[in-house]
Amino acid sequence: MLGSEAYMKLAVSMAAQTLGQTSPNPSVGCVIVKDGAVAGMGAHLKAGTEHAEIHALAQVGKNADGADLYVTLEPCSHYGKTPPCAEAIIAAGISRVFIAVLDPNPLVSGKGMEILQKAGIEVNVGLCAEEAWEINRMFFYFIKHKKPFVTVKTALTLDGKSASFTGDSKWITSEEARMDVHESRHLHDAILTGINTVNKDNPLLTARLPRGGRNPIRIILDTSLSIREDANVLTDKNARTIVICAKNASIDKEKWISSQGIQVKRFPSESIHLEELLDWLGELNIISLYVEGGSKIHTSFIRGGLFQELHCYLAPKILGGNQSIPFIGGDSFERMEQSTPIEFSHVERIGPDIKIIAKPLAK
Ligand SMILES: Nc1c(/N=C/[C@@H](O)[C@H](O)[C@H](O)COP(=O)(O)O)[nH]c(=O)[nH]c1=O
Ligand SMILES: [Zn+2]
Repeated sequence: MLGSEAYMKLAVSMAAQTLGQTSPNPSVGCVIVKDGAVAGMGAHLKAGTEHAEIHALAQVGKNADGADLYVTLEPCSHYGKTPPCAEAIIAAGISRVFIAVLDPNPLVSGKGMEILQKAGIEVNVGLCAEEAWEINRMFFYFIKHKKPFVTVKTALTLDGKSASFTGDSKWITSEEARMDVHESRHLHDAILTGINTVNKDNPLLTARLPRGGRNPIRIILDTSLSIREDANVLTDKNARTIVICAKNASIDKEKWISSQGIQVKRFPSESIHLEELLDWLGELNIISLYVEGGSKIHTSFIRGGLFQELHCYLAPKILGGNQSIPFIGGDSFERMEQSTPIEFSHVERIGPDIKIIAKPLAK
């Protein structure tokens, strides 16, 4: 693989490596090439700081005249926290710009490209578009829907059980597979679980990676505020935690949780409506949500069609038992056609386990 595609793939790999740390901004990589040599490269590192193009242009300096610039997302054209990259590219004297994907935000889509073309710069769009889109799929979903991209994650025995009838689930999958889960936690802005999981497993829900990781905001669905007072998520201060309750939950318990410095969000309805919750999380600029469920939560998100990806970790174990906890509970259907259609988009081995990524299909 030579030339343009190689340079764009280099930009894509930089964007991929900064995923998780740039939220609520997209992850972007940029490479500048002059006389067949890489003369500058950069990635957006943190929301509110320089964009990828600015880092790369700073390295090239005066030598940018007549150079080619490769960037994974259309250069911005508006004055955000930093001046527009399109103007900086023109001022630097770049002669050709390769863009992997245009910005999907209707407010700016195509504007950056137009400004570059009006300044006489040759613009090519579409190089490595698929990889570039995949990297920022959660950000693009949020921009379009103003609510978080939902990933439902489950760990199951081969026969689809997530715990024994006593609730025991330690462990279903291997250390390697569970480490992969921590990668996903790092990549998501927030993680959601239910009160049964909190009171039974007392989880930390943090991203404990060898290199460190960004702890997602912990969202605990607790309709009647029955959370145990010694719960790690209330006491460990390892991550921002929000407890979600409904109309009739105890006011005293709410006051006590708030006194621990933990936010409580009370919905006015008798039960928590997930669509309303997702809209509210969108208002908090939460781009992505990792649902580590419990069976009840998984059932609500999957049956409600409220997911964009399913990460299913399958272990080489068979539990059986009619009382064992299944991945999905809820009503039993008469006909197979009432099942939730999905498509398998990725399958890989992780240690002894199998990881399946699936996406919903329209019924
Ligand atoms: N039982 C298993 C899981 N279980 C998932 C949840 O039920 C646990 O409470 C949660 O992962 C604990 O989070 P922590 O305290 O931050 O480690 N998840 C997995 O991938 N494999 C399993 O075998
Ligand atoms: Zn920019």
